Amino acid sequence: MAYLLKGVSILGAAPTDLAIVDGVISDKAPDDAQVIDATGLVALPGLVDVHTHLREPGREDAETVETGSRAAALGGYTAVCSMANTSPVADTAGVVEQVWRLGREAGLVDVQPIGAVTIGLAGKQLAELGAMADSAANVRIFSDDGFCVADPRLMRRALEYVKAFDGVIAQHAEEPRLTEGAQMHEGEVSTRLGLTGWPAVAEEAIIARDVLLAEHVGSRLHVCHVSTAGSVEVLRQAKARGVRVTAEVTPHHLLLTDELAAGYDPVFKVNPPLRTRNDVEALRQALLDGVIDVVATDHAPHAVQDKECEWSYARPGMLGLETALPIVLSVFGEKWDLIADRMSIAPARIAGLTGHGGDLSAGTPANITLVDPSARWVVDPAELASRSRNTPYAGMNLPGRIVATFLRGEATVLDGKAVK
Ligand SMILES: NC(=O)N[C@@H](CC(=O)O)C(=O)O
Ligand SMILES: [Zn+2]
Ligand SMILES: [Zn+2]
Repeated sequence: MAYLLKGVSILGAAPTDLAIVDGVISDKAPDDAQVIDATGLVALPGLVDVHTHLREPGREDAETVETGSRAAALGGYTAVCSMANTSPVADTAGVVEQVWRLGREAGLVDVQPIGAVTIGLAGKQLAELGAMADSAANVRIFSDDGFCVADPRLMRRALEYVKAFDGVIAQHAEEPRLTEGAQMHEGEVSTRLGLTGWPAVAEEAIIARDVLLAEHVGSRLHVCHVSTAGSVEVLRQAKARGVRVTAEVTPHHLLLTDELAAGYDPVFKVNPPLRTRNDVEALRQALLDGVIDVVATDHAPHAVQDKECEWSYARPGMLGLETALPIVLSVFGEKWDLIADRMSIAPARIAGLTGHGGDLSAGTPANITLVDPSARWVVDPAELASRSRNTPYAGMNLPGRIVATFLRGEATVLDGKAVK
């Protein structure tokens, strides 16, 4: 199927026509192309998420590769990197290939598996990184996300190992000895509520250590879900010294604060925890400056029984795929070049996903997101495509509707609805 997007604004530029033919962007559409009136709509390179939890294998009651892929497509994504904390853990070539195949079968986004750094995420022995890299899944990002690779010697070995194939270690920066029993950000609010705190320094200390390790061995480090002003300063200094480090921030850390814990609604429980207004401001500035490279969702679906319970028993994590672009739009406004870079171009580069994060010029793969920036919508958890309901944005009125998403020229979303 060929498409002609009539009157579309590419990254906010003056309206033009954009044709999609045989999976690539073209100057000219054939006569039988399906015409889409794109007046007032903005085309972006398909969004890329370097941090998604799809829960399959093991917790298909919370999300599957297919339901998560559909949520991603509806959120404007054409590629997602799936985290390794499944059951079994994605720590072998067999498991990463299984996830990769399920993604291909669903056919809604490119699912790029992330491999575990250590066997069973236990932090004791390196997993078979080379075999995962050589597998059909072609793994390049490795992470024990959910847990920190706390042992500095193991972290050093992992960084050294992936250097051979230009891999990257994505660290969940949390010094476990400083967060034992932690329930929320350590600060005024935690003191008032009587909940055990997760101090900012638990994140900052690991990032400081890891940038030094990455510098020492000359390897690539990626820092997951940066959440504090202090972390931004550590990253700023490391980047100024030329350390090969990249970093992500989540939409929720760009918008929400620890005050939300006051209602004890576990939908706001997440790791790292929601921080203070000062941290939120520093994260926004860091994304603008480029000290933080990308927005990543950390889409973390959880079943009802794991979320709708007492705060201290609830699992940390919140949905993100279907609301990420609207949240970023509401925080930064229509800064399309910034949005395209931080949500598509830079994430595709970090993940090594050639074919994504393009410039929408003729001849490039037609991975495209079509957004209506003027349409507003109210988040209704029941209407989300994710199998889980744990969105922190329920009832919020957000700008920006994803009208269509194209994966290599095939529509995965049309008229705001998933095609399959
Ligand atoms: N972010 C979270 O609070 N939870 C994530 C794990 C993680 O990203 O650390 C999950 O898998 O549920
Ligand atoms: Zn994490
Ligand atoms: Zn995560």
